[in-house]
Amino acid sequence: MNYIHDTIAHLKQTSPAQCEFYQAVEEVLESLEPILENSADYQKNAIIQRLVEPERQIMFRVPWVDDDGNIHVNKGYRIEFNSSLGPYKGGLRFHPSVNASIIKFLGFEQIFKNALTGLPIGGGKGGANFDPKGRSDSEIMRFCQSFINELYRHIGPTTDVPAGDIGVGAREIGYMFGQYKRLTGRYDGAFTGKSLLWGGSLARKEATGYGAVYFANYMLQDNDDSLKGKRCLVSGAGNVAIYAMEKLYQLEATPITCSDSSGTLYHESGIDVALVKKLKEGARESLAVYLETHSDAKYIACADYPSDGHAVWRFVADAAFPCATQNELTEADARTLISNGCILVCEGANMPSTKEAVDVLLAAKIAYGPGKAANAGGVATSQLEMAQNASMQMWTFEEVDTKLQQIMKNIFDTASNTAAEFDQPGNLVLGANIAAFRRVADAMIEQGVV
Ligand SMILES: NC(=O)C1=CN([C@@H]2O[C@H](COP(=O)(O)OP(=O)(O)OC[C@H]3O[C@@H](n4cnc5c(N)ncnc54)[C@H](O)[C@@H]3O)[C@@H](O)[C@H]2O)C=CC1
Ligand SMILES: O=C(O)CCC(=O)C(=O)O
Repeated sequence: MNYIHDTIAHLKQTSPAQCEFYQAVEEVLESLEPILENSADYQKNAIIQRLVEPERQIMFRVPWVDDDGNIHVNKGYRIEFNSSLGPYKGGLRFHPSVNASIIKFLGFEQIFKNALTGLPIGGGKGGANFDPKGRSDSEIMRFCQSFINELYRHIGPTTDVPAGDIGVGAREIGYMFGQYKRLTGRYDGAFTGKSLLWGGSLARKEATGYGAVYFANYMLQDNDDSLKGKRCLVSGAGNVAIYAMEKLYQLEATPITCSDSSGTLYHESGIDVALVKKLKEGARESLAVYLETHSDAKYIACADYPSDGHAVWRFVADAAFPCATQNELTEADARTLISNGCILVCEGANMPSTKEAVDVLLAAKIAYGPGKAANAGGVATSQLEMAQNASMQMWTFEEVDTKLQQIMKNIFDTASNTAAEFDQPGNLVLGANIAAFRRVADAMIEQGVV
């Protein structure tokens, strides 16, 4: 275990104050113990030391003008973490909490997630500490254009292909692509998550949420069970949460909660997903407005959350789908879920469970699908979008969805078989980390010290 301590100590010295990044690295390194112990090759090639240092970190100024003529300056980032398996691939996050630590943890996770898909994509991530909340369409457009005024020179269909994440959806991708096209004179697949009118893929919008629910069902089927009839807790009310809830209904399960940054919605008879979609994808309103249509639902404002966790996880249910943000499910939440009889936690978000929560879930031996495996359907479908762009084709929704289901099944089987190979059956954290690491590390060795 010395290498974990040494690596984290080195990171603390060379990349100070990046606690989310250390958390992501530590989780992966802990899983790798059984494989690193027996491989002189990985040690001789300094794979860990090379893996934790991004190939390139781009940080830049994003100046923009608001509707009243005031000038603002934000920080922009793109971390090109690892290209051993293909062009850097990963989303852009616009949220006031964005900093180097957040983007590095996301980029690091993306390396392994992308490896698990079995597709030729490397890992990267980017974003800005910009708060889109309350901004007009014109302000969003000017911000996106300014962001691309710098980023355009670093991206392209065979180098680095950004997509959406928190605060970045089809509207923002449209404005960024428009500016990329204007600056480069190229009409190519430098972004995914594009509009269906001009190069997007059917089922990309749905893919992360649908994929996480497929993954959950594969976990349950492995125990001769399924999602049918299960009551489910979902957090978030954005892209991932909405399509996770939609797929849960299609598989005859019932989502009874969702949440946004102001509070948690609980609807005993089941969340009205069409209404949430209308509120969030259309008018961009608070979930509190839901009560105007459904007076039997409850809305718990953030100020009334338990001090040691999140309101969502305190409701009694069979399964939990964290789909909002990192570290949103605490140790206390994990304990509550288990004592309330929850048998499955499947992560739509990236690193939504704290390290202590993960330890509780693994110790309880419930079905636990870590984010880098369970939410890989989004980036996998982005790669399908790249394949369609490169071949100038557009596949049907059914074709893309069938491929997505197959990819999620392969990821589940790979993680599950690898966990069994290392004598920890059911531990998908260990299985996913080792399987992904082997693919990336072996590619790095074959490509030499670069
Ligand atoms: N969009 C995608 O294809 C993928 C997204 N993810 C992850 O899924 C999660 C959700 O992303 P999206 O649904 O795309 O974003 P989104 O912007 O569409 O929705 C995010 C949701 O989470 C809530 N949220 C965000 N930050 C919060 C905070 N600090 N506290 C409480 N609530 C907060 C927002 O209110 C919103 O309801 C993120 O962790 C993201 O990294 C993972 C894989 C792919
Ligand atoms: O579709 C993509 O390229 C990015 C998806 C993403 O950001 C993620 O998997 O966290």
